[in-house]
Amino acid sequence: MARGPASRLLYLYSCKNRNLFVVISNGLRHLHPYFFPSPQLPRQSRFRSADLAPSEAFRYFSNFRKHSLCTLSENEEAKPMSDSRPSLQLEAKLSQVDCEQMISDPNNEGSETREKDLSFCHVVNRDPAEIYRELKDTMDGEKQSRSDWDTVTEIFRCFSKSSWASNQALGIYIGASVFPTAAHKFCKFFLRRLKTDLVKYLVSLGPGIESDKFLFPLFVEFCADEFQDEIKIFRKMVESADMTKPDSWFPFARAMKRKIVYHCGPTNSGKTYNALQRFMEATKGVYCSPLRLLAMEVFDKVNALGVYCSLITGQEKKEFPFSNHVACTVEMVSTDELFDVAVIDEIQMMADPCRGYAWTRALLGLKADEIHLCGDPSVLNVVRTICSGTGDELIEQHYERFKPLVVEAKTLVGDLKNVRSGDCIVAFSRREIFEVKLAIEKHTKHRCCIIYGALPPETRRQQAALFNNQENEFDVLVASDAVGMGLNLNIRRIVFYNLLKYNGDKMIPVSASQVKQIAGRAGRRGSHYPEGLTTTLQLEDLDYLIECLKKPFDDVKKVGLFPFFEQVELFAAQLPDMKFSRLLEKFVENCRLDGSYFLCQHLHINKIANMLEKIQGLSLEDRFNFCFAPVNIRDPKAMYHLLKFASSYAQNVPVNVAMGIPKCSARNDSELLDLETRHQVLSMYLWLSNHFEEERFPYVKKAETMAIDIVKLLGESLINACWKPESRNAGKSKQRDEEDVYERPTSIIKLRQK
Ligand SMILES: Nc1ncnc2c1ncn2[C@@H]1O[C@H](COP(=O)(O)OP(=O)(O)OP(=O)(O)O)[C@@H](O)[C@H]1O
Ligand SMILES: [Mg+2]
Repeated sequence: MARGPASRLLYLYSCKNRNLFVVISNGLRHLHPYFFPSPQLPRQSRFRSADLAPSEAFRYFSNFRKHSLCTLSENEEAKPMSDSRPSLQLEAKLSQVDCEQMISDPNNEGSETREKDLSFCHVVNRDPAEIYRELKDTMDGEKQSRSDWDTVTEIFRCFSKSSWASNQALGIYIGASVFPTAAHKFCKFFLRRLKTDLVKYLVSLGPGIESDKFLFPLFVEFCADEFQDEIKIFRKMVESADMTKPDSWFPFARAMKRKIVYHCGPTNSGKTYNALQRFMEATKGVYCSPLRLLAMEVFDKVNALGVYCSLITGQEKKEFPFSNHVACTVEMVSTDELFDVAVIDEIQMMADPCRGYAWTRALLGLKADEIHLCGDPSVLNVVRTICSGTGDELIEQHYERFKPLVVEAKTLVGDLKNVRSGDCIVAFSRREIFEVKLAIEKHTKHRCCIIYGALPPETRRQQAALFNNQENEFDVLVASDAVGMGLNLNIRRIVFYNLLKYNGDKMIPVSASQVKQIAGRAGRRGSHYPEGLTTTLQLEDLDYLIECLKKPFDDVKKVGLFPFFEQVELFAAQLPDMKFSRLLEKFVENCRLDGSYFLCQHLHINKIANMLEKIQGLSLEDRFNFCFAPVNIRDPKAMYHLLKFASSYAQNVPVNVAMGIPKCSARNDSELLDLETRHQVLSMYLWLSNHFEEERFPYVKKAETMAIDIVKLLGESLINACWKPESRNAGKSKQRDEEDVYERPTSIIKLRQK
């Protein structure tokens, strides 16, 4: 192969059964290894995915160096090889070019440098393993001039701070925490045994990446000698945090020939309806819901149609006698049972930063002949990739909205008096929801129902039923984004009170996909208003609304994963003395993922793990399970109850609810907040009773009765609510501060208050 000026000298071979190369290049006048991943690997797994250490690479190099050079031009693409040996084809290619000739290539270098090259030629071409052995056998270093000594020490200072070297070191299982020590010892080792030719060569390169690349193979040899134990430990740790190839976690599902049907389309296009038809026809079926609420809806609907169906959520198990069908929340679906038909609703939630792993697990692990996925097109490409990996057959069914959604251009011109019957006003904080309800009921003849995420699903359903019923005065709904999924509502028009949302840190615009999902709730087929309308309260928000509705769906590249307990347990075995909360952080630092996956956020889990750290007597599995309990981590009262539950559990005493119930409905907002918290605590108790041995939670019946009573009180409270809202954290939290800062000066509420 002819070499042009831009050609590089490369050694190629594949890593053991991996889609990776190690490329050794001396195009830069010295030899250095680096990993060259195939394009589908994620950036962060570049170095970690290599299972061939540079030291091994150099051993290959030594074996092949006499006859195994080949050249690739800059733009020639390297192709992955699956064989663990250098391919025959490659070996044939590798026989043509001579090393010396390449180094002294006149096209590559100017004549001045060429002279320098020649003086250090023997260093450049030496096997690093050989150099290292020689250094190791040296007792005393050769004397160097002051300036050379200074330059070399500076070179080593740079090497020990080099992020490139630290990254590459991960490839030989020298972790980031060991690298500084290893680099420091390597420096001491080298400086005690200085060889003039090596020093001269290093000085000619100067401090920086060129020297780092020359030194790195020597460092590899040094570490292989001096840090064997550390390498072994880190290697085991990295291997036990391996989350690549998640499809291989479900061998039974892999052995099946599954048919996946993707019902793909916007909201209100009949996706779930069609999937449920197949579910009901099946002999044995499972429906996986994103919310308890939706699981309850399907449970009621399917049973009403004469198909016996059970309900399983984190909090409740309603076994319907002789039923072969089950409606469950996606987290609760069994990957052990066999089904004819499974439905996974809102499949785009695979990309949800917190809960995405539950959808991924369901898709990869469900043992069903036919799996129906319902969702928007955002994860279609990822699902295609996953199915081609698992070998499942994928059928795509595309849907259009039954009736187009119409944007009302005139908006409510900033005045809630323009609200009409059948409107749903969407606001993104609890405080605004109550403000809007208060203003509408004070200044118009309409009465408002309320729906937001912190309300129990039963209360949300009650409020939805109240709003849907045409026979009463409750003809306006005020809701948070919780309205975007699950409920069948008679909404004529969605009015966005604003299009900003607090993200836990600051106010940010609501995402286009969320705007679409919420706006799409207007005009459901079969409702009183089959034609949907949407608009904003403020004229200035209208452009953003239109922009969001016009935007095509995102093309999601990655979906969520989270380790099972067994994986965390395996990892914990490598770090036996580490606290659980720290262990999770370590797992996250060291886990490897394939290109189509990300690790779901674990802030919630960390916070609970930290809180439970001081409780003695909990096993690793107990801690892991407690961390998934449904608790609002920003609510100190709810967190306190979780701590109490865990303490009783650890002390082996029956876990008690230890909570009373108010006698009457809430008379102000803090009493309403209190009811919400009490219900969340009961819900947590029920969840724990389903996830631990039942006999340890003997007050399930009591908790259920109390939860029903609270739902009743909440329902009454919401109907009568006519107070100014308060914050759950009484004005102390950051969120509260942010919400206080945020004002809508043109809103009817503020104007009238003035
Ligand atoms: N073929 C049909 N016959 C009768 N009703 C239908 C039919 N298809 C859909 N519907 C009704 O239309 C409404 C919307 O359908 P569906 O819930 O399946 O939409 P979707 O695409 O899943 O929407 P979303 O994304 O909001 O979940 C439902 O009330 C459903 O019962
Ligand atoms: Mg649906």
